[in-house]
Amino acid sequence: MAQFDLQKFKEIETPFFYYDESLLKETLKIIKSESDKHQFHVHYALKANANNRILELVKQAGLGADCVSGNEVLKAVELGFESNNIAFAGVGKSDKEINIGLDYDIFSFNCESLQELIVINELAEKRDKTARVALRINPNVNAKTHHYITTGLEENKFGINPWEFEEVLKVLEECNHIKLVGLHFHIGSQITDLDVFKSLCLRVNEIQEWFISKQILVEHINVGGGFGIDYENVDENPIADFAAFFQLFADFLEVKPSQQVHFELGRAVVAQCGSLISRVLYIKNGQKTNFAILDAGMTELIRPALYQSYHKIENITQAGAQSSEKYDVVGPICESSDCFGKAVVLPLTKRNDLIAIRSAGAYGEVMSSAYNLRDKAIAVYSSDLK
Ligand SMILES: Cc1ncc(COP(=O)(O)O)c(C=O)c1O
Ligand SMILES: N[C@@H](CCCC[NH3+])C(=O)O
Repeated sequence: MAQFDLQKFKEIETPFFYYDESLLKETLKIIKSESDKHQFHVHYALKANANNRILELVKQAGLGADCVSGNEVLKAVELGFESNNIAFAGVGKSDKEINIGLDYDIFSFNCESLQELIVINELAEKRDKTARVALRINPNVNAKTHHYITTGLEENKFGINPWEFEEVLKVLEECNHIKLVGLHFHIGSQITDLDVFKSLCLRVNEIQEWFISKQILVEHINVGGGFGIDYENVDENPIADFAAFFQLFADFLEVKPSQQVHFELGRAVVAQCGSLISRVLYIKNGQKTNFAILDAGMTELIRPALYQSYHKIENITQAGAQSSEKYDVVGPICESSDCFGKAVVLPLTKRNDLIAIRSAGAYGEVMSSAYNLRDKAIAVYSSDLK
């Protein structure tokens, strides 16, 4: 079990997100050193956690930003990310959002359709600018992850399909306000099987060869994010194996001289540094099971309800206690899917015990909602508790 400062936690109103900044800094240091070995460029995907204090540490570590909305672009700029280090993906960018990217001359619009190319070109022309564009390509590679977070299959809405390439090139010839700078791929999230990334590399190589056969050699290849974390063994594996991850791309991606390789990592950067800390409100004995009813719910962490995801649950008040019980750990929200785990083995648990739901640093706070008119859970940082 992680070292939580129980005495300090007891004084804080629950539920709250707790961020271990030392772990985040250590993770960032490893990402930077392992990617630098291969001269790879890493952008942090703000969608995973757009908390200012987290972003500040990410920026200090020298990562760029990967954004998926106009507001994320504005946030990245506001927090001091260089605009030439900001990528902007998204299957449905509005005109307003495209104009934000144009105003800041961002590194690249990762363009997801032929139709979007035409709109970017028109809007750039109106501003007398040239937009830097990477084509987001749907490579039809199976990410072998939950189907809700798979993005690179033909049936998914993301990216441009290979059968559209000829037409894209024709359209690009007419687009005088677009500079084609890259090819972009992102096949899904929480990918733990490195072989999947090998398949991606081989597919990218084929696609790049097609473009080269048409005399198009782009400045950069962006292979997206998606690297998964160990939700089960949080304390044993707090930092994903970035050395193996980047090495795989170095081994299998055919990079042409002068070409840059970019990544967009979200979850693997921030997931393990965050925990959702909650208090037990009631222990209720049901017909078949005991319920531990928490003051946190799907409004703070929707992943279990949305993807049936596993998050490790710990009773930090009773850590080390001998006797144990099984509980369905649930939230207070008026939905039966508001459940963090079924038949979870915990020490004998009582009202007011503090519960940590681990690996909540990614897609936790950012996906929270005010459903049932809930208050927003605050964020607490390790350095503030010293
Ligand atoms: C285009 C794009 N880039 C990067 C990411 C970050 O993914 P992850 O948090 O899995 O690294 C996502 C989310 O899946 C995405 O859609
Ligand atoms: N929100 C998802 C990941 C989606 C990533 C964005 N394309 C999760 O919690 O796992």
